Formats: sequence, structure tokens, C-alpha cells
Amino acid sequence: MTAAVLGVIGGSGVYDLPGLEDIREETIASPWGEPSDALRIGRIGQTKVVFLARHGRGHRFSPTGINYRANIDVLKRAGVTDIVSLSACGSFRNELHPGLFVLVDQFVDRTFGRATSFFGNGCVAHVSFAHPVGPALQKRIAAAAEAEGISVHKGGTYVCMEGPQFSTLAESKHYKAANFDVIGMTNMPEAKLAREAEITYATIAMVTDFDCWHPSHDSVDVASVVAVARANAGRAAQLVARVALDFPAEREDCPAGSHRALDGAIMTAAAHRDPELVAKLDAVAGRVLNG
Ligand SMILES: CSC[C@H]1O[C@H](OP(=O)(O)O)[C@H](O)[C@@H]1O
Ligand SMILES: Nc1ncnc2[nH]cnc12
Repeated sequence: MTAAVLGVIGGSGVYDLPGLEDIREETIASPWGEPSDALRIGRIGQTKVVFLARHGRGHRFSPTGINYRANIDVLKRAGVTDIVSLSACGSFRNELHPGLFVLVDQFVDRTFGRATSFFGNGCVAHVSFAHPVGPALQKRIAAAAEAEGISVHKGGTYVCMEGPQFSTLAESKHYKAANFDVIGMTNMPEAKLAREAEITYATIAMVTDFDCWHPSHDSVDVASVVAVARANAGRAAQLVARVALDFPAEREDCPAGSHRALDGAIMTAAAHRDPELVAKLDAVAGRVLNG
């Protein structure tokens, strides 16, 4: 049995987690470099919860500058089995209005300046990623929202852009025409790396703006994103607390297979693996490399 540990990654405007108790800060070293911040490890009810501020306290890291591999690696080292990502996003649909939480279930990756895998030459792996969000974890978030009277929209596609500039009008119209629902700058490669690390991942995409396609709303700017994100932070913490209070003690199997994503995924023959890379994969892939 594996004990369930809930990881929470806080995005723009979410730099701590009210409700977390018995907190201790831990700086965990990672062979992948510096994570965004120290982990805050505590509990909500009986559930161990590990919080990480994605951009670091004081918002020190840009979407491109975040070391996503180190972040996921230290969460894995802390025993995290499931990640709830709290992320500000723009919306491409009238009904997904600022203030609404969207439980996205798909991602489109338009980033180009980031390390997107723990694997590579010397240890090649290909994980399944058709269903990037853990359906059982997403159901738990939806149930928690219902219990707390917080309205959420279930399902949607989050397109991840490189940034840091917001989209042009042509890009915004293009994403809308492509039927994408929301846009942000951080969930890729975060979700990909979580899958490689066999951590179940789900996002609460908190709508802060209508990007720039909407004829009767101003184009997005940081001030409005931050104002809405701050106004949402309390409800996000309430939602996460309910998820934690109702969380199982043991890790559940993920219907999308995230708990065993590395089964059969590593292509490189044992005799041909790069020992240096294999050493760096001790936390992320230890189950299959040493097991
Ligand atoms: C502050 S506006 C753009 C910024 O907000 C979102 O951050 P996060 O996903 O960490 O909540 C977006 O992805 C950009 O990084
Ligand atoms: N419109 C937008 N585009 C990209 N990232 C965002 N984060 C919040 N709003 C956003």
C-alpha cells in the first residue's frame, strides 16, 4: 500500500495555503536543480498535504523560468501521490466567466522554451498521456466543490502558451476558433512531468479574464488577473481543504494509469543506460529502475 499524500501547487496570487496545520518547511535538494521554493508540509484533517508556490514566494519565477522538473522531483521526494494545481487562466467562452473554477481535462502544449521530460538520451521513455488529468482526482474535486457550494465547470481544454507576454488578438481568436476553453502559461510541462513521475495531476483553472478576444471586455492585464486571483484565493483554499478532508488514506489507482505510468515505458536497454541520468531519476523512476 502507498499512503496518499496530496500536493498543492499554488499559482499566481496563491503563495500559501490557509487551513494547512502543523506546518514545517522543508528544503529538499533535487538533482534537477532549484525548485521554486521550500515545501510547506502539514496536514488538513488526517491527510498529509504538501504545498509549493509555483512562482516562489514574492513571485520570483516567470512561467519560462520555473524549474518544473525540480518542482515535480521534490514533490515526489516528499511522497506526493496526487497534485492539485491552482492556476489562473484566461477564458475563450462567455459562460466561463471570471471567478469561475474550471476543472479542465485536456491540455494543448504551445510552449517551446522549457525542459519537458525527465528522460532523454541514455534513458529514453515514452509515457501514455491521452488523458493527462486523473479522472478520480477530478471527481473528488468536483464532489468537494458541490459539498462546499462552490460552482465549477467540469471539463475543458487548457492551452498553455509560452508567454510571458499575453496573446495577440489573432492568437486569441485562433485559440477560440480551435475550441480551446482556457489559456495559461504554466500547466505544461508541469502535467507531463507529473505523469512521468507517476503522480496523478488535476487542475483547478481559475478564470481571471477573457484574454483579448471579447468585444465587450478589456484586454487582459496583470492588474486584473491579480485582483481576481486574490479574490478567488479563499475559495480555492476552501475547496482544497474539502478535497483533503475527504481524501483516502491509501493511494487510489488512477483510471488514466498515472500511478503506473512508467510500466513498460522505458525503451533503453539496461546495459545501455547512462548511469548519471539513471542516478538523477532515483525519485521519479525509482519504482521501475530499482524495483
Ligand atoms: C499573472 S498573469 C499570468 C500568469 O498567471 C498564470 O499563472 P499560474 O498558472 O501560475 O496561476 C499564468 O499561467 C501566468 O503564469
Ligand atoms: N489571458 C491569459 N493568458 C495567459 N495566461 C493567463 N493567466 C491568466 N490569464 C491569462
